Amino acid sequence: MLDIAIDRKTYPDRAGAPHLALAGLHLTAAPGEFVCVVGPSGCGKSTLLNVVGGLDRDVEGRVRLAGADSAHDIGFMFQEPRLMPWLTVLENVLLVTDASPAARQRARELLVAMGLADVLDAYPGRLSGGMQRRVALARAFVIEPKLLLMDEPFVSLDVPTANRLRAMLVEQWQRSRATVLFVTHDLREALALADRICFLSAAPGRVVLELPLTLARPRAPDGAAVQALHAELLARHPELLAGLTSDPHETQDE
Ligand SMILES: Nc1ncnc2c1ncn2[C@@H]1O[C@H](COP(=O)(O)OP(=O)(O)OP(=O)(O)O)[C@@H](O)[C@H]1O
Repeated sequence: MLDIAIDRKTYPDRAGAPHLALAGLHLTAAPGEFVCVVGPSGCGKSTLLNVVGGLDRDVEGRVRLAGADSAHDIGFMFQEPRLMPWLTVLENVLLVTDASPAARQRARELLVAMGLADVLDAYPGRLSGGMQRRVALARAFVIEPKLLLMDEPFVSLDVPTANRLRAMLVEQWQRSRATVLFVTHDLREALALADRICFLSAAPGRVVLELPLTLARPRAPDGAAVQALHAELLARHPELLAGLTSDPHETQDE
């Protein structure tokens, strides 16, 4: 369903010379598959999502998304929740919809499912960091995306808050059956979420290893099954883990 082949993606460096961010990157995802992209800082993960999402078209290569008619089929969630401070929680979610009665209904249902029923009319400034991410998660799903692009969406949250958000994400993903491309440099997070992990090399990024996962869900990043797999991977592929953060650097309180 999703077929990515990026031959070259460059940025101009300070002197204006091309700086290679991605090269020879091939990646596919089946409909409804949850794919995590893991790689060291600066290997091109955000660049990849920007290219796949059509936010950056200055690239040599192609991205095919079968069955998607428009940008409305692609949902995004970034490191920052990116909520409009002058809009209420409900209005922030409706912003990406046609605001039809059906969309309003869906937005409310998603926000209720995320435990936000009491703050539908509140402004984001009143909400904790974890609650703001839940609004962003509802906004990502409200358009019923065929493809969901997630760029370290749970970074800098405390561990229980991040785990709760991951569980909400998996629940919504299982309902929607969207294809997910989830970027992280936290291997335990990837092991807890993915159907398949694609490891990128250091810059310029390309896929150097694909790891299908068959662990039953739900999986906790600090659960025994994930820990065992993490240890096994560490032993088998120490080179891949150089530069990766395996402990979540989670600081913000719910
Ligand atoms: N707008 C830009 N202009 C110039 N260089 C850029 C730009 N955006 C990214 N780069 C460079 O491209 C490379 C890939 O960056 P990118 O942000 O995609 O990596 P990343 O894997 O997402 O990093 P991180 O994990 O630290 O967020 C890096 O060398 C970065 O410095």
